[in-house]
Amino acid sequence: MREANVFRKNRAFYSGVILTVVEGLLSGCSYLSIYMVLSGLSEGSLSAQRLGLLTAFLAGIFLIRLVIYAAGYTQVQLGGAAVSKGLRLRLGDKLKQIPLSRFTQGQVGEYVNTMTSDVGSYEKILTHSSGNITKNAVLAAMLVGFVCKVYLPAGLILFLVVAGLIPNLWLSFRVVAKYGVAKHEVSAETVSSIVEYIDGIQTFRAYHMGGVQNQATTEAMRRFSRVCYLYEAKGIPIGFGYNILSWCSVPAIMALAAGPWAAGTLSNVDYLMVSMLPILLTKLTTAISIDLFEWKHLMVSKNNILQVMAEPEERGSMAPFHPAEQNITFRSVSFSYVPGEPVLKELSFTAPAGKLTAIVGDSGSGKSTILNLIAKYYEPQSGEISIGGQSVETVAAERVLEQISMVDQQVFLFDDTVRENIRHARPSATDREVEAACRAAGCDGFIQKLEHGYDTPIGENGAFLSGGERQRLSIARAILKNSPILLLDEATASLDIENELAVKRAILGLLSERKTVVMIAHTLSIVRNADQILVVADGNIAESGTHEELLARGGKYAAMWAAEQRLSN
Ligand SMILES: Nc1ncnc2c1ncn2[C@@H]1O[C@H](COP(=O)(O)OP(=O)(O)OP(=O)(O)O)[C@@H](O)[C@H]1O
Repeated sequence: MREANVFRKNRAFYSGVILTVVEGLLSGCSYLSIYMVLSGLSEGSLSAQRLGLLTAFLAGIFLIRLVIYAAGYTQVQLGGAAVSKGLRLRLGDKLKQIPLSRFTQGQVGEYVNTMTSDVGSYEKILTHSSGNITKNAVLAAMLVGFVCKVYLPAGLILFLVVAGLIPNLWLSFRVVAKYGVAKHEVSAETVSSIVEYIDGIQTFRAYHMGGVQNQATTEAMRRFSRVCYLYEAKGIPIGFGYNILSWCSVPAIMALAAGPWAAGTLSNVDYLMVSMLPILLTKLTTAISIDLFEWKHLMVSKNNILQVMAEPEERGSMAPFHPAEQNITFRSVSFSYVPGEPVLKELSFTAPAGKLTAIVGDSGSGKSTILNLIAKYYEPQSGEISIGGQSVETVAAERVLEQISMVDQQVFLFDDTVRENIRHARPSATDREVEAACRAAGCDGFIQKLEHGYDTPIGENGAFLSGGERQRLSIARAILKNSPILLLDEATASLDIENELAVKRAILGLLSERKTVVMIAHTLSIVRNADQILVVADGNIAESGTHEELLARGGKYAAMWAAEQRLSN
């Protein structure tokens, strides 16, 4: 993605900067009129009428500046906010294209940091620093030019003060390069740690690991405060040193200009001006150096945004993908999340179209991984996955997912009403269709009992609902989406008996639709009637067949079945 596209400024922003510069120029005119008043007073040529005119001019300039300042400030704020909104939307789109395998705990912190803090910092450059730097630079140039005209040696000293900004900034930028980048990295770690802390707040509380006892979060914050301290401690002396040197220009010019003043070649007013204006210039250059220091730091944020934008995207064609048949085939598929730790090893099977294939196996044997690969959440390292005989390797994940409804253990619900949460599955669905899907999923009953029925907000990630209710809502979504392939992770183990039965009933309703279903079963009773049962062990298919065939075989499945029967009796 080209930088120009991502950071493109808008007209509001540019007009705001121009207005800020105009306001700066006008403030220079105020000093000019004061100079004229002082000259008139000193030469005795100032009439009451001229004084009135100059005062009116000063007041007029002040009012115009006020209006221009307000307009410029508003425009810059609006322009900057629009640019950062665009940036966040672009980043949001980009995140959708990044392979899921990139979303590790640490990386999530980086992304959160970029979407919030980096974009916020970049917005700050636009809304605060850019206008101020331009305005102060223009004012400083006017001021040096004016002093040069009045008394050239003083002007040259002021020119040196401005030139002193170069080594000052060079040193400051070195600090930013070293500590600013480190600050960003530690900040991302801190965000990750805080996200983890908030996500796991229940567990932390249960094990009394909150507050300072949470080592990881506390350590991350300690590192962050240390790097912030170093950043300021190394940066401040540079600015402070420059400040002292630039302030030295004031007595130096006073001493230098004293000679020509005593000789009568420099008027009283000119002496006053060349002695006072350096004070103003020093303030301007200090402001410029602080803003540029910030600017450079905020460029670190800009680089981080560009880095996210440059991340490799998922491969695959966005051309429509409508295989005639919906059978799913794995051919010698190998996959590992972590290099060198294979989860699936040359695994092969076919889930026939319109049939129910159940996957069973020990915890951690790779069942969910199989579903994740079908949905293209991850790409296999070798082998081929095909749907209807067509390899999905060259098809975009979005296109593959159009063919799939997925009900997995981690139900994600938006902070919205029940109705809108279901409708996400098919945005064009009518209210009636949403409600029909909920009836089929067995959740109509509890929804009707909510305060506003289908229009009840369910809180962040459905926090106001029970585990079983959340599961049934996700089944309703799958019913509404009505895709030809259904991937199902039966997760009833953690539910109470009533919810478990309700979810199982909803699942059986889904299965009756005779789609191509691949279902992970944690309880074997639910898959007795599956057309095919795959037993996954050690990254491969250890056994496959119908319930009866596998029992007759007397292998792993038969042992699992016997164990479950013992438990339920
Ligand atoms: N995102 C991940 N990063 C690294 N390793 C992972 C990741 N997800 C799963 N694993 C590992 O891959 C292996 C298979 O995990 P998977 O979730 O597929 O097992 P499963 O059979 O579905 O387990 P369960 O029945 O407990 O849900 C496990 O060893 C697990 O620790």
